Amino acid sequence: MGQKRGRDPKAPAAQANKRKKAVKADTGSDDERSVGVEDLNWKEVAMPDRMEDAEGFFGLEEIEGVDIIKSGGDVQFKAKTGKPRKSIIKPPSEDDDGEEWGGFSDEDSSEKTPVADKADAEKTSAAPEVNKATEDKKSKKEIAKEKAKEKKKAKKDETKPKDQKPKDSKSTQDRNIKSGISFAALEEAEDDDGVDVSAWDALNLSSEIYTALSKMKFSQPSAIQKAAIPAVLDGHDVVGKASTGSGKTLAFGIPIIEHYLDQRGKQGEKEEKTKAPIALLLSPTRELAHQLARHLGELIANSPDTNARIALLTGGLSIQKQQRQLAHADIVIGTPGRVWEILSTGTGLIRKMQKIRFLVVDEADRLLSQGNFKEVEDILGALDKEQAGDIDEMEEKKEEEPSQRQTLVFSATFHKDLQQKLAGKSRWSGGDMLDNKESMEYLLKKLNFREEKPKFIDVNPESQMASGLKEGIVECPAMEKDLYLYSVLLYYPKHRTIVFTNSISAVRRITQLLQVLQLPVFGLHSNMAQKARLRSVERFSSPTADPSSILVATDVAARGLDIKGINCVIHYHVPRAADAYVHRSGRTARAGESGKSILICAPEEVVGVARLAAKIHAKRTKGEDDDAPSKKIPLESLDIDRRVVARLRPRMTLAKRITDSTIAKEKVNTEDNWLRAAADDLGVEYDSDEFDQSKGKGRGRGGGRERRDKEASEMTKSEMAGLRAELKQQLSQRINIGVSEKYLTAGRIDIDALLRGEGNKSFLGHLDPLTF
Ligand SMILES: Nc1ncnc2c1ncn2[C@@H]1O[C@H](COP(=O)(O)OP(=O)(O)OP(=O)(O)O)[C@@H](O)[C@H]1O
Repeated sequence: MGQKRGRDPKAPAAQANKRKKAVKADTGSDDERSVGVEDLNWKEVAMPDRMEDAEGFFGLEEIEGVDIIKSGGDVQFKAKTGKPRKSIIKPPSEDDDGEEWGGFSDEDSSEKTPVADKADAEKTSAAPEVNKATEDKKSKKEIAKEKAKEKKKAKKDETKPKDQKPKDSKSTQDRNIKSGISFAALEEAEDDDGVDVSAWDALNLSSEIYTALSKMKFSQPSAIQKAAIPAVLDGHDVVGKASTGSGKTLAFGIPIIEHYLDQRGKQGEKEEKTKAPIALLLSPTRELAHQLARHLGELIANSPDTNARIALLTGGLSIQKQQRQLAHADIVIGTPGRVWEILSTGTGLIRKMQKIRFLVVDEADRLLSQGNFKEVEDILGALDKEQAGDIDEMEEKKEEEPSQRQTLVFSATFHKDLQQKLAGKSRWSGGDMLDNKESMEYLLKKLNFREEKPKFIDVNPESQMASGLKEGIVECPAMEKDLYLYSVLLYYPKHRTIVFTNSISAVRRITQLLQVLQLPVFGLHSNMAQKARLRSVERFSSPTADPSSILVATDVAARGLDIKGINCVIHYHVPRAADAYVHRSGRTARAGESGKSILICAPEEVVGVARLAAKIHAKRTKGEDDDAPSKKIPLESLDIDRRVVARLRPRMTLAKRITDSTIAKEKVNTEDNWLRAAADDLGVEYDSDEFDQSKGKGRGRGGGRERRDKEASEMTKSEMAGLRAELKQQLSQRINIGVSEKYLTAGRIDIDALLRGEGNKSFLGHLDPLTF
């Protein structure tokens, strides 16, 4: 019989002890000897692709052909009679953790990082010749050591990779496309040529990094990279503030890899057991942690002979696997909850982590302000515990070097929750954002910087918005936002667009509505299972996706998501805080590209929007001698042609009726199932008509909506089919905005162009494009 085990994150140490005990007590012949749970060759259980919420089951493993032996409190395992012992035990190779470096997904090896792939590929090819591989490794380490020594001297004279033909650039690229779980898949397949990276000269980086930058086609550093990299390399604590999509990840990532390269020789001599990670990177969300790992993984994969290993510690994935990753990691990336869960249960892990050279707090304002804060505090407290550790620890510490930890804090914004935490201790600035001084005061209080005064680098103090971003506003009646959203989407065909809403139910409804209108749309919100979330982003960002793809999302997608080729961000709901507007808009116009951010606004929302815009653009709109922000909204007003709105209304009415009915039916079914189950529990008969009648007696708020829902849910199949047929017929025609036979015959329009399908194919006739 096959055996399954769930992974109990809370008892790894106990399991390990049990295992030791079990193995020790064993004295039978080789094939009879029993083994502990950790020695079994567990196989991961594949999850069904369409399982809606499988998070609790990720990491479930099974094994076949074993008998269970219980002895007192201990559980041991033996191969079934007639089977050799080796059929159930883990292969003995020291490298058997190769599968652990799958990194980004527990169950799909195709989702590995470039780092993982690189390491795995090397392991696979080296497996039959372990000794030779070790020798090779040694010689590589020696070479690396020599390189490290000569590096500083030789840097300037080295041939820059601009002239190199990177050997494996194409294959690395291909691997990335295959292995990227989502947005990385958007990378285009490129040719083998690297780019000229001489613009990075002043940063005095190692040749490995230059090669990687060349392969990644990063011809010059961004402003934050130019300013922050030297400061970090010089050993400073750094607080970095730069607009969205400006390359903050590599601003701290490059110095970390530089340090790894520098230390590689020394680390190589150390036993794996005593090896400690060099950096801990904290991120507020799982998606961002995965993205950080991918981004740094890409840098490592493109750096010759660089095998820095990343452990990714996030929720939703196997904790034991992450614990094992951590044992060999050079760089640890994670969300605070899971990082703390692992550190606080593992033996000696905190002591190991105290040796890190870099602590990175990414998206600092969010990380230090939301639900993560307690765990962040715990982690920071544990890292700083070394001065007040127990006596044994203190003895050991005496022989070790003093802490060299640099703290690096990055974000595009510092928002009002930080302000609230400072309440009473600092001047109220009257806005959602903190000014630099207030941010620094807060960070100094919360983080134990090495230096008294960390370097505050704000590369674009005049604006937090990307320079290539255009901001616009569409005013419309509150009840017609759907119609105006649809109009804007049709105005911009072949634009990859994210539509942000303030609620999960709005994401669900708008996604369905746009689907009914036959647009290529995907939804993303936090009630979706992690796997479904990643699938949505993957489909939206895939290079083979429709270029007009739309992602409808809550603010779960507002921060950090780096999806190439997003042309437009639409705020269906006005964001609740200024920082959300900055981060949402920052999903477009990244890395020097251009993009549009459009607010769809009801008249009653305009005042709030004006306030929001004034906060964000305060510095830009202030007059030289004027302290008050300008009243003018720095957003361009976009005029949607009334004819367009009028012609789209019929199809929108049909689409809404279909969507409302579908949603109402789903709701009724869910309610019905719930009531039936409750009636079953109570042992009473459930009569839905009786229940509906008693419900109808109630008066007051919600009654109208309930009645509408009920009516919508009662639409018959044939009525629904009729609506769908009518809509289909309408969608099959272009929206005619003024072409009549008279014009056609009078030669007032270019029939050839029309027949060639030039211009916006949704419309028939001339349409003035929106002003930006
Ligand atoms: N020097 C560079 N040249 C060109 N592209 C770069 C460079 N550095 C980074 N990039 C690219 O720019 C994009 C944005 O980088 P990154 O995600 O680090 O931005 P960010 O500043 O952290 O943004 P956010 O604040 O939204 O998280 C990435 O796709 C990255 O690969």
